[in-house]
Amino acid sequence: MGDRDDGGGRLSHEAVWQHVLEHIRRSITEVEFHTWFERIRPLGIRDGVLELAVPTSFALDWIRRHYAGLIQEALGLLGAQAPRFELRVVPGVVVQEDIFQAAPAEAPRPKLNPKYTFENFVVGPNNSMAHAAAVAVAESPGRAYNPLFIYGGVGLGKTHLMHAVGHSVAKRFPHLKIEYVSTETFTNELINAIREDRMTEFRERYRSVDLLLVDDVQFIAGKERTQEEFFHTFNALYEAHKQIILSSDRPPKDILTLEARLRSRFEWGLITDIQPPDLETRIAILKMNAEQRGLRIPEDALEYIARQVTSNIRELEGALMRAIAFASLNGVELTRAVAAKALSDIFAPRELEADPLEIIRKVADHFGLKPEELTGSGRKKEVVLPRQLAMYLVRELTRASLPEIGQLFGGRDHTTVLYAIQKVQELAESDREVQGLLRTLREACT
Ligand SMILES: Nc1ncnc2c1ncn2[C@@H]1O[C@H](COP(=O)(O)OP(=O)(O)OP(=O)(O)O)[C@@H](O)[C@H]1O
Repeated sequence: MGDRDDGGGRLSHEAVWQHVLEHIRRSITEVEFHTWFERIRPLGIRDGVLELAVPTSFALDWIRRHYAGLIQEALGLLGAQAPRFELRVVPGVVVQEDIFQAAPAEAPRPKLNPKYTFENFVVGPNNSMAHAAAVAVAESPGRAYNPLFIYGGVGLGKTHLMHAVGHSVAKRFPHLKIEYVSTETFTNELINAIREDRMTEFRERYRSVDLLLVDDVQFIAGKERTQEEFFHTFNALYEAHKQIILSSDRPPKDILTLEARLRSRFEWGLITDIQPPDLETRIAILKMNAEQRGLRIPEDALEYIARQVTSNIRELEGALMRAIAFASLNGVELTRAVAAKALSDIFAPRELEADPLEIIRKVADHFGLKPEELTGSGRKKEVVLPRQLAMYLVRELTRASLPEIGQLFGGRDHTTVLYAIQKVQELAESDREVQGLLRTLREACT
């Protein structure tokens, strides 16, 4: 990947830079970060050296003198052999929007994130209800379900779905007024409005919208004045048949110190949840992510990453970015082994704990065979595929080398093992039944 000049290469140096920025953001003050790092742009990676554009020679000098160690440290964390970077003055460098999307700004109003659309939302069994409800609301705001209350754990796509409704409504009904607000912002604005005697303006703002999206409404718990004000906003909108969507990390009944009248209103419409995604959905999310970045990453590498992060899609995407950055910086293709290396200091290599004999037993059990049949020399059709699957899983879930696997399977040659693994890989790419089979067996073996 490294310094290729195609879409993949271009985006992978951005992945490296994003990783560096995350590290730096944790290490310096917000003011420093904004002053010095917001306007740096990654240009590429050449021979393992990350090239960065800065806007002025003053910035170049300052960054070199004060932050070189920090940048190198971040690159080192990515496993760069000799962590190096170069600064170059490029006047008027343009900041990549997505790199700084998480940067805390001086409270500009949160806008809809352009990436959070229905098209970019992978639907799986964990979120299909919430997705369907969101689509219905987007098609006829104020009439399908009102309010729509979406709850679920951290990083599972609640905000994404809300914004998707916002985008869709904005496209279908351009005349409608849409407001997205976090409960925290709503509360802060309320406090300021009270302090500055601007309550009429505040009310007018929220009560004149057609679609109100309120994120993290659990934070309203215990805030009496905010609850009071929100109660009236809710009523005004609801009575005018305006759509309200609320997100929370828990259902209304579990939001303690929520006034009963507000809780019952939250329950008037539809309450729907988002659960953690299953493996297949996680892989699909990673695949979409990689495609959007113009990268082609082998399925088994994506699957490896998907198996490490099970309950937070934000972290799942972070793991993918880290793996992309690691591969790019070290000038290697992102294979499963490279992904494992990139993530090894974050995630304990869980799958390496499986016992090869246990895998053989589980696979044999699944097919109603004896373990000796899998390790034996029989070439009956009913045995061949299970044996190949077992070899594949031993390779994937343990540290065993090809010759060692050959030994386990009755002293076969390592090329036979390699053939079996490649065969399963091919089948898994084209045959959904084999994909399902592998998933089931994997679950059973780990
Ligand atoms: N089904 C999905 N398909 C594609 N991407 C998803 C999906 N679900 C979540 N994501 C992505 O995961 C990340 C986290 O999602 P989001 O911010 O919506 O989570 P959240 O539930 O609102 O989290 P929090 O509880 O922290 O507010 C985002 O980048 C989002 O695009």
